[in-house]
Amino acid sequence: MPALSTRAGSEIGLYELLSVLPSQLQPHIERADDCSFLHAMFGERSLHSLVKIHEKLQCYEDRAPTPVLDSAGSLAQDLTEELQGRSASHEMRELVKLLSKPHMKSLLSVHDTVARKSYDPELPPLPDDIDDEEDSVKIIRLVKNKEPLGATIKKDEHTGAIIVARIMRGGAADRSGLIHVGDELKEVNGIPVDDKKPEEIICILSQSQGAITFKVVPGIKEEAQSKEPKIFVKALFDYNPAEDKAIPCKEAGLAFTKGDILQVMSQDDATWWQAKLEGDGNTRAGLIPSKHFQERRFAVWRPMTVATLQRTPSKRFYDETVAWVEDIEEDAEFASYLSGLHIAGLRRSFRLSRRDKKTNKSMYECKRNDHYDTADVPTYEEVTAYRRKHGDRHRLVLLVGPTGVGLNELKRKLLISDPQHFSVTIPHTSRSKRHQESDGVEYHFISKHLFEADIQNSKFIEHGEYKGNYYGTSFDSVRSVLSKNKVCLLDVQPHTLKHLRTAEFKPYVVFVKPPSIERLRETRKNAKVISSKDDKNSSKPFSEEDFQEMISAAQMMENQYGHLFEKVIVNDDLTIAFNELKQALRKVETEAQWVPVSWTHS
Ligand SMILES: Nc1ncnc2c1ncn2[C@@H]1O[C@H](COP(=O)(O)OP(=O)(O)OP(=O)(O)O)[C@@H](O)[C@H]1O
Repeated sequence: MPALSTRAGSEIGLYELLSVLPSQLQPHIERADDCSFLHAMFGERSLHSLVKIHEKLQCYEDRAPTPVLDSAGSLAQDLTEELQGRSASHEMRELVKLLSKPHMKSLLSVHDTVARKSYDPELPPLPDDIDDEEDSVKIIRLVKNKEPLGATIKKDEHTGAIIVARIMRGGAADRSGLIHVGDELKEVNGIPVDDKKPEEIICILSQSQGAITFKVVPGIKEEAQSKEPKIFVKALFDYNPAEDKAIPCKEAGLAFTKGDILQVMSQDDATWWQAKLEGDGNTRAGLIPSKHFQERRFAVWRPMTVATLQRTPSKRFYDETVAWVEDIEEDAEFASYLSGLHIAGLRRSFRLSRRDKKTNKSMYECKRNDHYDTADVPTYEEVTAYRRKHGDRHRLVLLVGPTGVGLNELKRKLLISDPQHFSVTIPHTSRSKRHQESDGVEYHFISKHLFEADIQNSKFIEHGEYKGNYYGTSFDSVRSVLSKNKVCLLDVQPHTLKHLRTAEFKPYVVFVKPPSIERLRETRKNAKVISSKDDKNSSKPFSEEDFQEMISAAQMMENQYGHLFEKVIVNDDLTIAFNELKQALRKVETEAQWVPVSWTHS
């Protein structure tokens, strides 16, 4: 077989191109089936003959010959008749024989058609007595390969007719443009389907290969040719159609996991949308439960889930019994790493210890309705691609994770790595200023009265009380960091996320997760955790109970707030976790991200 490159210098004919195509395409074809299909198609004799004719005709293209006459066929006929009556020479007899050959007659007929430029087929005239009531029937021929047709059918409950229920966007049926929702299926490959159940028809279809002929009565309402919609949603739950009893056709379903971006192709059906996975090469849409339908299902499932969670022992202490811990010792330790940098926002004050259930009781305020809101049913969130423009404020970086997992450590490493770029907030307190402290450096010192007024006015993201004094992180302290064109790092309790997920802050939420308990034991051998047990907030080595609580609290957070996390980092090896975080934050600044649509509306 000639290779394309061996004919350098001369023009490569279409015919030769055809013969080398299969071998040239081979490296790009994965499936053996596709490969043999291409070989068969390009090797087809009639195709080669056509190409040969095409090549020959091309020689005449430049000369643009015009037909001498457009009735060569009848001229040949007349000539034959005239010559037949005579006692003719050998040459004449040969000419008569030649002109009588069917191939010659066909050739001359084609010549005349081309010369007359009358290419449209002649249709028989419409009969005068057409019954307006009679259904017009369409015969459709589709060539089916291994790909499913991308259509579902149902039996009309009243008429018993088999109706096309849905056409999957981008599927074979959709691409053909010939079958529409509402069409009534009469026959498949000559087999009448009126008396068949949809499952039986599906069986006939799945067993058919190659050309399939459908006889359909077009639906009254032609499906509106809508343009491909550009609605993108972020999936806030995992979905597996194989496990969904409600889906009308499991094979047509699209599986996805929490955080996947889906392009919704059709919302015509109130219960089952059609969607594609963004970035996936597949052009065919699959069925996914609609937002409304999924919300209704979650509403039924939720009470059971919550009941299960509440039986989990550590749940009682999660979010509720949290304590304010002000750790001077730790501040001093951080200061030695960060000389010249004021790092009040780094103190453990906002990472609220949940270890000592006796002493933690009264310390931290969080409104009951700030807990996981059972009305917020995580299904889909409409998103759009957002890229931070030069000069725009940075996205707020929120770190979430169970106590002791290493949020501070990661925050501290980021600050050290680039103190000009990263920063933390300065908290407020109502306690009196110590002599070595300055207002607006370690804390913003305000009166108890003002603090209470600010609480009333919802100025705080989080606030708590410790030894009769208030402490809190205000929204304005975040604004202050962002206005300096710095990346603000903030670790928060996950229930505050919903107050921070605004167009103003466009938060990027990183969940820091503990590794397995075995790895915690290994990696945290020399680590210290703050204990509020004796009310002195001293550091102590991690206990087995600390590890277990860390893991179960992480699990709880992921279950309840996982849909809000944009990045999950397992803090196993600290250096690896830090590099992963740094890389993720770099991407946030330089690459487009999917964010809720509402964040980009001005
Ligand atoms: N990957 C790691 N390997 C070993 N030690 C770690 C790792 N990550 C954090 N640590 C250590 O674990 C201890 C607790 O970390 P850190 O204070 O950062 O946790 P935290 O999430 O801020 O906890 P809290 O909310 O209780 O303040 C520290 O001594 C820290 O150095």
